[in-house]
Amino acid sequence: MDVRPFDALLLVSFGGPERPEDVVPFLENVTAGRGIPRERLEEVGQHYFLFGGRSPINDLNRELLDALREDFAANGVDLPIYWGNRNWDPYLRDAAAQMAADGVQRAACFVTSAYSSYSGCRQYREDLYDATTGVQVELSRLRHYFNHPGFVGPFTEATSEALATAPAGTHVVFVTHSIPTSMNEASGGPGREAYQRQHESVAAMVADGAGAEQWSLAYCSRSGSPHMPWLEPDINDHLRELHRQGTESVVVVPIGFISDHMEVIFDLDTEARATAEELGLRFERVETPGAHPDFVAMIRELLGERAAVERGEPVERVALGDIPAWPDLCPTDCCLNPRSSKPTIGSADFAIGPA
Ligand SMILES: CC1=C(CCC(=O)O)c2cc3nc(cc4[nH]c(cc5[nH]c(cc1n2)c(C)c5CCC(=O)O)c(CCC(=O)O)c4C)C(CCC(=O)O)=C3C
Ligand SMILES: [Fe+2]
Repeated sequence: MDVRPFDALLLVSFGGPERPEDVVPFLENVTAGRGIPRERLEEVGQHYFLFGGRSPINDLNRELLDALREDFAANGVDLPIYWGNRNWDPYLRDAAAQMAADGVQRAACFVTSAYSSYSGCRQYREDLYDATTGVQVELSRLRHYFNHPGFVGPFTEATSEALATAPAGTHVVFVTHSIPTSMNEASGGPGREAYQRQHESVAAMVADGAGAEQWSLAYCSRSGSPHMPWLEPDINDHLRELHRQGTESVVVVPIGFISDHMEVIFDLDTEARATAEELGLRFERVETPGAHPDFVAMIRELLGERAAVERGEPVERVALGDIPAWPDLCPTDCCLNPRSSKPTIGSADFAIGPA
């Protein structure tokens, strides 16, 4: 596979604490200037302490890096892979400095967030701009992949498997991270609500592919001030409502997340499972893509696709469902956040489809 003009791949992620002493400084990094109430931070700190002060996210990224290096080797892609996080060591700015020191000139960036939102799109593009100030390396963010078969496929496969052994009448609950409704409004551009639309599209595709008879979309991990509206229903309220309507069994599909990090192991496997047990609901959570070979191959394919675009060659962009493949560059007004007016990488002056 021809990867020119890229001479590196950068894995871009959120980061997480690895020791109890890391938890508070990590939370301070995440919430700097974000207006999260103190009580919420103390509560989230407890989630991390429950797991020994160690988030699974960095180890999951190490597994993904190993799988990517194997996949590249098996497919004759000779490209170094770097890793940098927004909120914890290894930090993005250190990765950028290391690339520059190693003589890397153009790196393609794969972000571990599949959908459009300030948190998953623009904030990473701000971080990538920031990481290269004073550093001689050009960064290109690979497109959002929520509708790529390498992302939708593993969820469909895992949901089919779960439904094969689940009792008749099982309800499939798709789950993603809640965000403020104002952040959803701004996703993809003012009024476009790309975050919610993308999730509805993925949920419908997975439900259809797995033969789910009853399904819905719910949200987890609500934060912020209780006065600010966030996307609903919350998974726990939703399980209560489903139970009230007579549902006896649920299969939970965390389509908002690429791997089993803290939101999945605490908010779903611990908290939502406890709610289900209290109600007497059968509860099964299906796996996230993690280091699934199709997901890993997708990263290589996105890299090859973008490299061809940069060389000026025609490409065929794979995308499933009713939303076209997301463009390589985001519109200038994509995923704006009124609290931030930082410069970003990866945007151009155009609009995406009708709002
Ligand atoms: C859309 C979205 C994703 C999915 C896309 C993606 O994967 O990127 C995501 C992922 C993650 N979020 C994570 C952790 C946290 N997120 C927080 C806070 C927030 N997340 C938000 C949104 C998202 N977050 C928002 C709108 C806030 C409020 C503050 C703000 O407006 O920015 C807080 C502060 C405490 C709290 O407020 O809950 C923490 C600790 C971890 C690491 C997990 C681990 O350690 O294993 C991961 C992967
Ligand atoms: Fe988050």
